Amino acid sequence: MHAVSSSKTEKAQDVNTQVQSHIVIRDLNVHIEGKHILKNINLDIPNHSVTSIIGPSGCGKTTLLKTLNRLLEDVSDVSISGSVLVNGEDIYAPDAEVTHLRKKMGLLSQKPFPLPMSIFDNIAYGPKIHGIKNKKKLQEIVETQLRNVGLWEEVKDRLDASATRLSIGQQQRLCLARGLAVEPEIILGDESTSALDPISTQTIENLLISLKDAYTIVLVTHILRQARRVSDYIIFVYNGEILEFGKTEDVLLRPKHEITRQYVKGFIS
Ligand SMILES: Nc1ncnc2c1ncn2[C@@H]1O[C@H](COP(=O)(O)OP(=O)(O)OP(=O)(O)O)[C@@H](O)[C@H]1O
Repeated sequence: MHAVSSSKTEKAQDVNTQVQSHIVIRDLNVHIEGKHILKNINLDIPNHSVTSIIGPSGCGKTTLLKTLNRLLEDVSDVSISGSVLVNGEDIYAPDAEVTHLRKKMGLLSQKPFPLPMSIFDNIAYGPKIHGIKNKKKLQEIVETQLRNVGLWEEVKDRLDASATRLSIGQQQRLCLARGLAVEPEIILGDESTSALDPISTQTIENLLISLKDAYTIVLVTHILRQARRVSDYIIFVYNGEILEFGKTEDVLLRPKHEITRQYVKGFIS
């Protein structure tokens, strides 16, 4: 796994040569309104696996997730230094193209936000924006992605119906399908099951697990049981720093730090 250091000289190191890093973060610091929110972050996020970001409320989990697709720039009075490399490309380089890099990343937010259009158009929207005009091709994409998220059988007879008429759980699967339709490499999830009932939560969790062979998945979750169920790796953030990063069973069962141990045992929330 990856050792993480807050020192500029001791970079995060990949001690497991079998694991390939998809996202590499170096010396990342984020200030919002003058407050030091993320502190000297060095991380190697592995390819084709699920990595969960956990930690107490307000520690910086969502901020860290947002740095991965440059969503933080929408926040006013923010300063970001350091680098985030996706497949070796620095997404904060002056010539980096935000639309291009966001296409690589599907974001599943806390609540589903289907576009106010039909089920079909929700999925076809992204591919159309990226230049796919052929109707047959669009139909294929819609069917494939709805099948991918287990929605096809439920909606195939009402593709023209408004997406907002689906249940919340179905809407979240639709949003996942919409993200997948632009063929991202990375799926980011920000507490993406928090608005869902237990059955829909389980469906989304199973989907994420099944997708990890094809995608690198990074999730923010405050539910430890969920982190245990879905993650291969866990990042424990505390007060803007990465206190621990490792395989799920190591972080949860054999934490190196006392603070991680207290968090895992439920003494800190
Ligand atoms: N847009 C913003 N403006 C001002 N402060 C912000 C903004 N976004 C985040 N922060 C601050 O950054 C810190 C980290 O916030 P963040 O949302 O990343 O935490 P979190 O670990 O995801 O919390 P939670 O589990 O409660 O969602 C908090 O102190 C928060 O107030």
